[in-house]
Amino acid sequence: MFCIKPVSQVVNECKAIIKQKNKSRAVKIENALGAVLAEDIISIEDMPSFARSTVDGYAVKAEDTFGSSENMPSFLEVTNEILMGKEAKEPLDFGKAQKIATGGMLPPGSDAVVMQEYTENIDSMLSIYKAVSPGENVIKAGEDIQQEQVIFTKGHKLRAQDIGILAAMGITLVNIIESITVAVLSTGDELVDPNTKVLKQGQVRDTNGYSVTAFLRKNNYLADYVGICIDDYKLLHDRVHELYLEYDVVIISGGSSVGAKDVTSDIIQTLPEAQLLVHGIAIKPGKPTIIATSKNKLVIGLPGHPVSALVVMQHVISPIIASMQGAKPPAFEPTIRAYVKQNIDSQTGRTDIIRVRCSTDGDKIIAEPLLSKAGVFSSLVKADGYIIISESVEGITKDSEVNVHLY
Ligand SMILES: Nc1nc2c(c(=O)[nH]1)N[C@H]1C(S)=C(S)[C@@H](COP(=O)(O)OP(=O)(O)OC[C@H]3O[C@@H](n4cnc5c(N)ncnc54)[C@H](O)[C@@H]3O)O[C@H]1N2
Ligand code: MOO
Repeated sequence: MFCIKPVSQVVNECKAIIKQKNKSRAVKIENALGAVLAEDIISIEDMPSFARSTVDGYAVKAEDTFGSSENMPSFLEVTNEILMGKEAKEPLDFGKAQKIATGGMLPPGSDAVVMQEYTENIDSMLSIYKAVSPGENVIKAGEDIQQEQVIFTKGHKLRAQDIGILAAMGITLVNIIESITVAVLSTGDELVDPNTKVLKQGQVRDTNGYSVTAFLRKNNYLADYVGICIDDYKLLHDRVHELYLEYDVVIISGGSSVGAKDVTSDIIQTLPEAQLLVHGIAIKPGKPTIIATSKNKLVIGLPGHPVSALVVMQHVISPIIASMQGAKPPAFEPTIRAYVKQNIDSQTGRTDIIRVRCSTDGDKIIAEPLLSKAGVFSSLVKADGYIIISESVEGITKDSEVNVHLY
């Protein structure tokens, strides 16, 4: 029988109990997208390592340009052209300018660059029609990153721009925490392979095996869909014990409720040192969820309804696996503000996840609730995102402004 716990309590208790994966390995940065760093990354040099121009134009001493205007230009002599990729060795004297391209190195003595558009260069005589201030159109050495600066800390999940800055810093190998491996097993006598062209009455094609595996892969876990097992105690017991040996996390979809054939909970409890952490969460949809540990492994019994399975994955299981992976929790969830199109009922003491479809009305975003049963999968497919109605709130009234979490 269920012993219902609030979502936040479940997530916090599980995070506290489940041990982080501590195996790390070095990978090339081109293979590190989405990986979680096992080390702090500290810069070994300034970036840029020399002062650079941010525009095409002329390197000058700013004070030589003071007071310049269309009507009263300053006149400087162009003495040199700085070549890209070469050191600017020739110092800049008062009254002089050196031609420079975007990204070129500023010569010693120069502190600003005048954009080419505000100049005219005839026979080495440069007319300047706009004054620049010191530092204008220049990135100073170390302005982007300074030597010894901590760029990322352990637990950071690498994004595309992070891979780029590592390359810019000359850091081409990083230590990452090995990815969590997950097996996704579907259970149910009614389930058949999606390749089944014609369904017999009572049969349904396995949906969760595919959607849950895809969700995990999108989050950079090494997830394998391992097929369907019928609701037979012995067969399911043996399969779960096999998968337990091979994977960090075993997800069993279906059989988490209280029906006579819902044996998932009993089987999970036969695993070595099994500890049942949760059977029943105050969330709709997704109440009959099971979370257990067995030694350092995590074993999940997901509710069978396809919407419930994915909602629970996203809202409950994902933060727990992320913590197991050693990833730092995000400081905030990216959301958009929207106005709800109609009243939504909910019950206090329970978190409700309401799928919504978004549209615009002028500069307002309107969130239309897709209120359907958990068995209606298309509600999730039509949804752009979801609203969370927390345990302490009793419903949302039409036209209220809410946060929508986007899929
Ligand atoms: N007496 C009670 N009955 C139920 C309760 C309850 O509290 N008391 N909770 C209901 C809720 S809520 C849910 S959710 C389901 C969860 O049940 P199970 O986890 O045991 O799942 P099944 O019974 O195996 O399946 C439910 C439903 O989903 C379909 N299903 C299952 N797996 C898949 C799959 N991989 N792909 C596609 N569809 C799947 C299955 O055919 C059933 O229609 O329990 C309620 N009952
Ligand atoms: O988890 Mo059940 O999905 O509330 O329908």
